[in-house]
Amino acid sequence: MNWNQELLNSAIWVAKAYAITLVVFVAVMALLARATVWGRQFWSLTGAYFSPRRSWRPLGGVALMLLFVLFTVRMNVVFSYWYNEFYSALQALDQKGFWFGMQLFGILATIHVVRAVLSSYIRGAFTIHWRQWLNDRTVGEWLQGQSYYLGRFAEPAVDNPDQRIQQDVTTLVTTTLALSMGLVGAVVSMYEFTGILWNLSAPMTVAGTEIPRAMVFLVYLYVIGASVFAFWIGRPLIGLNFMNEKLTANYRYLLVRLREYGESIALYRGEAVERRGLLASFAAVIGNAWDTLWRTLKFDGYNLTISQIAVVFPFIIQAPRLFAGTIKLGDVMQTSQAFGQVEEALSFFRTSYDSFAGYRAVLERLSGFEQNVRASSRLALPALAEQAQGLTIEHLTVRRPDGQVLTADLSLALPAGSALLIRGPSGSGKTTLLRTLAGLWPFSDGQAARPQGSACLFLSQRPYLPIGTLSAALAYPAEAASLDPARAAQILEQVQLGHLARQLDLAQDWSQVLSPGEQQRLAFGRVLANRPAIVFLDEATSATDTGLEHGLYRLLRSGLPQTVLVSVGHRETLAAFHDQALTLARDGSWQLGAP
Ligand SMILES: Nc1ncnc2c1ncn2[C@@H]1O[C@H](COP(=O)(O)OP(=O)(O)OP(=O)(O)O)[C@@H](O)[C@H]1O
Repeated sequence: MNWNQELLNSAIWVAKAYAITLVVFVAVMALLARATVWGRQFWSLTGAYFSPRRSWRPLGGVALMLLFVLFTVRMNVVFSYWYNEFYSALQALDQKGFWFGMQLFGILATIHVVRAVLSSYIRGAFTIHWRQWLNDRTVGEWLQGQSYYLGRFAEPAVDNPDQRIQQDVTTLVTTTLALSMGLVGAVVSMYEFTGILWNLSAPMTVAGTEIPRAMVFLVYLYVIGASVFAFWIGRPLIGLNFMNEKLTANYRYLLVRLREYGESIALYRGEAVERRGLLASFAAVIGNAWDTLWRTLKFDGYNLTISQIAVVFPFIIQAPRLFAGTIKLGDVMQTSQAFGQVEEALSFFRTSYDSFAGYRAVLERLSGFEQNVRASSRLALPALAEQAQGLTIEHLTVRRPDGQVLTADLSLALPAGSALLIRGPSGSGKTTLLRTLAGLWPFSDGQAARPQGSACLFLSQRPYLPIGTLSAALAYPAEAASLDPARAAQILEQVQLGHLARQLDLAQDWSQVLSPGEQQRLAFGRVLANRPAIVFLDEATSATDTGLEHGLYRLLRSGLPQTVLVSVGHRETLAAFHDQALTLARDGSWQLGAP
């Protein structure tokens, strides 16, 4: 090798290989995106990220990474020649050659280190940007159209959406890069080192027939044969990987629930039941882990055997020629290196089978999630028109998911400032009627009109308190900054939570700190802070005593005289704060009258 010319030669090689790689890469990606199920899933999930109309940077990033892949292959080729000359110098006891080799190695190693660091940076930065985009999109879609809630009614059903967002998005990005760039590297490397091997190999006589360039054919035959068998052994890993993700997520969810409902479980002394549930869930994880272990042992054991045989293979073939003096030690070493590179490149398909199996499982899960989000946005929800004040309901029929009618053909109109009490036996559909009016119940038809957005507020029996400051919990769903601290303190005073006024800026999980009655009072404070035009209260005072309930309702009536109140409740004492009562019966009939 002419080392003086090598920089120029390498630059020309990289330029040529780059042009070919770009064309082939784009063509293969386009083909995969059309012809394979997983390619289509990938494209549907993240194709938009690569649209040049959005930004040229992702495509630029891919182009740069491909350039570095080729740069890496070229470095390996140059190193293989360096080894050849270096070992030949050693064999010839050539001191000058040895020291020249050392200097050359210093230059090559420096370039190699700079290339490796730059390449890691480019790959890492690309991963972060892509992950950020995919996460923003997935979270955005999940929140938009309230899929995070409505998803439970849509098909296909998805388990553990949190895991899909948090884990699968990252895996999708990293594995796509590892597999695609690995594939390009493997193919180019295979091509280059096959050429080197071709020049180093001699004919061989097998069973009386002379095979020219035998080593090249043998390495291909060997690895392709090995790969076919490896696919066969590794196939069950796809299903096992899929199950592993699902089962571990289920187990984690049970642990989270234990923490979340810690108090209730502790009061019930439900440890034994919880333990049984946890152990059963974990046993499923472990069962799958054993299956995976046995399968992986077979798969890895096989792969390792194949690679170990490949270590000695080139030496055995070239040794007779070395001893006969037809080739030098450097040639043997380069043969071994080139053989190793071809074997590694070909084996990419075999060893990546495991990653590819996991990759398909991730694509399967993320596209199931995407389909669920899309299906939930297509659910037939009741038509909710906007009107600035009051509530109008026309021919509204609410059903259970199994089709049983809960409320049949309901029509009513509430002007601004009026108050309706909804009552009826348990299970008659009171909460479901409120869900329907919130636009969250897909098993209904008819029309309703009410104030929308922040002008409408729903209070449930167990108010949701976000993790953060008390003032954020009070202002919710508005931003904490929108609530003046003096006003916040005044509201707390009004809802009998004056003792918490000094903790307004204290951030913690308030749902674990406040009693259910205090949480309900805080939710009433929310109504005062947000001043909605209509408020739906679903047993929102169930944890307070009747005196407090009286005070809270009076506060709403006097503080927000124009606000429409729609309450669900069982207590007789509630009647005094409402002008009308809607009584639901179990058979779907209803009655509107005096409270
Ligand atoms: N997500 C759901 N899937 C299936 N059935 C449901 C669902 N939500 C509610 N139901 C059923 O709809 C019926 C009405 O439930 P709903 O919670 O509206 O009753 P309710 O009148 O508010 O009862 P309570 O007074 O006990 O709170 C019940 O039979 C309930 O089991």
